Amino acid sequence: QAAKPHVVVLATGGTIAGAGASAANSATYAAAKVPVDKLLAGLPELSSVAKVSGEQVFQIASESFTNEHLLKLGQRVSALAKQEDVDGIVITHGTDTLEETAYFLNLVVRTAKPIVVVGSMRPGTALSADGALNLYDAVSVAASKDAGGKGVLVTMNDEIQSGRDVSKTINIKTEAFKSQWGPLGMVVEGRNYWFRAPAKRHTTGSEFNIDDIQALPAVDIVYGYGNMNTTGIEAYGKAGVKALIHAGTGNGSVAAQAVPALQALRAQGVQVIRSARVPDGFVLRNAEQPDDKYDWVVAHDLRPQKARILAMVALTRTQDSKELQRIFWEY
Ligand SMILES: NC(=O)CC[C@H](N)C(=O)O
Repeated sequence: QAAKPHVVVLATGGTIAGAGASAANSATYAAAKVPVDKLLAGLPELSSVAKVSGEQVFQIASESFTNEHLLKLGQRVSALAKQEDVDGIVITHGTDTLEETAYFLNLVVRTAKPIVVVGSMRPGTALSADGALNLYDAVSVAASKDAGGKGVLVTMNDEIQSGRDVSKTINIKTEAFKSQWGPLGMVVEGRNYWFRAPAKRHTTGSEFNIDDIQALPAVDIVYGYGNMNTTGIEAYGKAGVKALIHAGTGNGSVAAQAVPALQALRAQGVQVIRSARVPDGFVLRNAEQPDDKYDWVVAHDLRPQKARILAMVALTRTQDSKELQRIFWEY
């Protein structure tokens, strides 16, 4: 019998490592408590799909992820992916910013080996906990040759999602991770079933490489709403932000009173990136605002938090707004 693929599980915390006081606590519990060895020991079924080893990288709730965490995790994933004795990598992660980390890795880790990010909506101590099955699914995907070259993936709720496209869409319920473009496949009883592949550039097709990135520039987000003011825009400008993501209303629309403040920022050299607070759809260039005239960039279909990730990565290579827009179309 052939040796099973070797999958490394990098643990970072979150609810998948959470523990509550009672089995009835599905929402009230402490995240990032259970160490990776205990998580893996509690799931002996993993040995039927892969040889699994665990590494505790962080033990945090994912809302506290910083750029330093992203870089450290990315560097570790990249190093492991280069090891001949590693076939796939799973990252356990809190669900709140899981989509940001997955997209970051998708952009900067140059490997065709499967990388799967996974979390859970309920702690392992809860009735109908979802972490064990999600982790089993993640390892089965990371161990599968078919999962290679599809970019960084996310397995939650029986589905295999593209790390680029997926977002957390509800803060209770286990069917939390969705993409407007649909999942790539499904996992049933450890078997992977594929139906589509990502169209955007990623991993081996990316022009970015974590091995060349030492630091990420400051990119922040302002939110659009009725009675919008310019306090946040001006404060970020003063703080020396390199790009500002505007999470606009509707099709990335910008309040009339906010336009001059954003133009002033652009005149200072700050990139202005129009995204939308609406969960689905995409922002069209020169619709709602004259992007060509203002030299602004549109975020295409990326949610504001994902636009922030791409802007940071892109700005490590270019300060040119045309190049930045090309990157937003391609990734
Ligand atoms: N379901 C979760 O993982 C949320 C727990 C926590 N807020 C985190 O993101 O890590």
